[in-house]
Amino acid sequence: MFHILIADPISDEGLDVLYKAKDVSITKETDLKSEELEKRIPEFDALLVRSQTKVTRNIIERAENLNIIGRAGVGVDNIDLDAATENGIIVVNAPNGNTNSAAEHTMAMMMTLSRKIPQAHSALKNRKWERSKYVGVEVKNKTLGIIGLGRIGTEVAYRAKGQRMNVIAYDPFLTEEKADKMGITYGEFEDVLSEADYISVHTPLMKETRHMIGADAFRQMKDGVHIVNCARGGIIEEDALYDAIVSGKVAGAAIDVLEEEPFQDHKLLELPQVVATPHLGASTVEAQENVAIDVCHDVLSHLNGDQVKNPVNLPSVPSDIFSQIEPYFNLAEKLGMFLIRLTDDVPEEVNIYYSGELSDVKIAPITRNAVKGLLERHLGSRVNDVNAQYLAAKKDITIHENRTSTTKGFTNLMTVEVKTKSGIRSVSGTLLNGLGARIVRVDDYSVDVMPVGHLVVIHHKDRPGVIGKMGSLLAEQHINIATMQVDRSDVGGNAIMILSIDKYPEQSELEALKELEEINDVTAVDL
Ligand SMILES: NC(=O)c1ccc[n+]([C@@H]2O[C@H](COP(=O)([O-])OP(=O)(O)OC[C@H]3O[C@@H](n4cnc5c(N)ncnc54)[C@H](O)[C@@H]3O)[C@@H](O)[C@H]2O)c1
Ligand SMILES: O=C(O)CC[C@@H](O)C(=O)O
Repeated sequence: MFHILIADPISDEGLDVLYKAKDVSITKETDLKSEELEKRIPEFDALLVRSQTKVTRNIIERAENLNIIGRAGVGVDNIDLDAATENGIIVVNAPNGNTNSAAEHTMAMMMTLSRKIPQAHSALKNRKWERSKYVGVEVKNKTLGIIGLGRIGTEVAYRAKGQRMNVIAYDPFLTEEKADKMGITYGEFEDVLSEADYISVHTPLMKETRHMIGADAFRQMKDGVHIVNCARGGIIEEDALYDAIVSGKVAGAAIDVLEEEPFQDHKLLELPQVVATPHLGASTVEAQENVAIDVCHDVLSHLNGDQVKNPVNLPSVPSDIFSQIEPYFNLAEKLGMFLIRLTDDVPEEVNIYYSGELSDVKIAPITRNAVKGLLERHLGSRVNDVNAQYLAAKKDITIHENRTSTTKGFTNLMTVEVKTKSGIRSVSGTLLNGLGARIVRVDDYSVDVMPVGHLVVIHHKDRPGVIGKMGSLLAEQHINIATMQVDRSDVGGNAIMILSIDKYPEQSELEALKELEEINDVTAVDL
């Protein structure tokens, strides 16, 4: 049974996806204070929020059973992503469902700002007929400067063109060619500031964008510029905006978001030139249904062990590529688990070699599984593909991926190699068409071992009778051998034996095997 906490109001259409699912229990607590959430969070496998609940490091670190945080919306600035990644918790969002609503809200705010509709409306409601006081300006032929031309910025650009505005945009990913195709002007940040009559920000709130519009940016703007922020509070520095409005530099501002929310009492709200809404950009029936449905599907997929569509702290893999590489995930993890059992010292460097068919597929997700396998021995089950790479880096283990053409006769071959202070150890595996995964090489020995169940890896001297002695000893301990693989370096030299047995051996049973004089070492590996 999976326990899911809904901590913010989320559309019932989305929640229906969860209500209809098997083995899911849903708790709706949309008024929890931060301290209460900290106390309750250990009960839950999944947490669903919108923008209101702040998912802090404290909450995440107490969330011992949490697998996934779902954000019904785009911005994830209310979730401590680093803490989630470090703790192996995947964060998913719903980036597409509210684009249209946010773009429409931006246009509504721009128009309302230009025509002073809220101010005139309030006056009239107070029975004041003040026609001369509320003279506006047209947007036609004015220049709209867009900062952040992503999903919403792009939709705003098209709508502004529909209003016959000129559009200039700055986005690190925007090229002149793309701007030409859209019929807008490509600009640097400073060009947008100096050329626009209206400036609308549409970036995420991140370290790099926090306060990107401050006193210096206002100085570069035209006198009488209009400002719109329907993205995130904090992109615009609020004190600087206040001063720019009071000084007359900025004619007016339309604000859907502020740095501290919920906001009721803010000095910007006292200014008659400011029109504001309480973070309503995504508040339409359609957007809320869309984001809730999207995020609930992803939460359910993840809990059921399937791929999610909109991961935030894990690169997303298109489904056709995913189906091509997914069969290798298990092989990669098993190779990592196998190899680390043979390695007593801490790995300092890991090299993963991909050959044959594997040399031209997307390998990063396969690597994550190999690293997960390598770390599980020491870090336990909390290692997963979300935090494997982070945890490796934290332990100063460097990971290198290599594509090679050496297939050694296999159509696909993957080798995991670790360097430790006592040397290099490696293991190779392949997926055999129709037969599944095989370990085909351990260091310099060739073998053919299914990476499942209880294995015993024995390094021994190549002498007559060793196999017999080993068999008799195991028989005395009532341990049945299912399969056996043997290889040697040269006649009478070193050799390896990998047994697959029917139960995990006791330490004393392994010690008994080590007593044989031909045996160099014995390692049990449970896969
Ligand atoms: N008011 C609301 O209710 C509401 C609703 C939806 C989204 N939002 C917010 O709107 C914003 C945009 O959402 P989106 O879905 O379009 O996101 P998006 O990721 O599609 O677009 C963001 C764009 O900003 C660009 N960008 C990043 N750093 C930049 C920088 N320093 N300068 C210029 N551009 C930069 C990115 O390249 C990207 O193209 C986000 O902050 C989101 O949280 C608000
Ligand atoms: O939850 C909301 O309504 C706000 C959503 C919006 O800010 C977003 O980033 O998607």
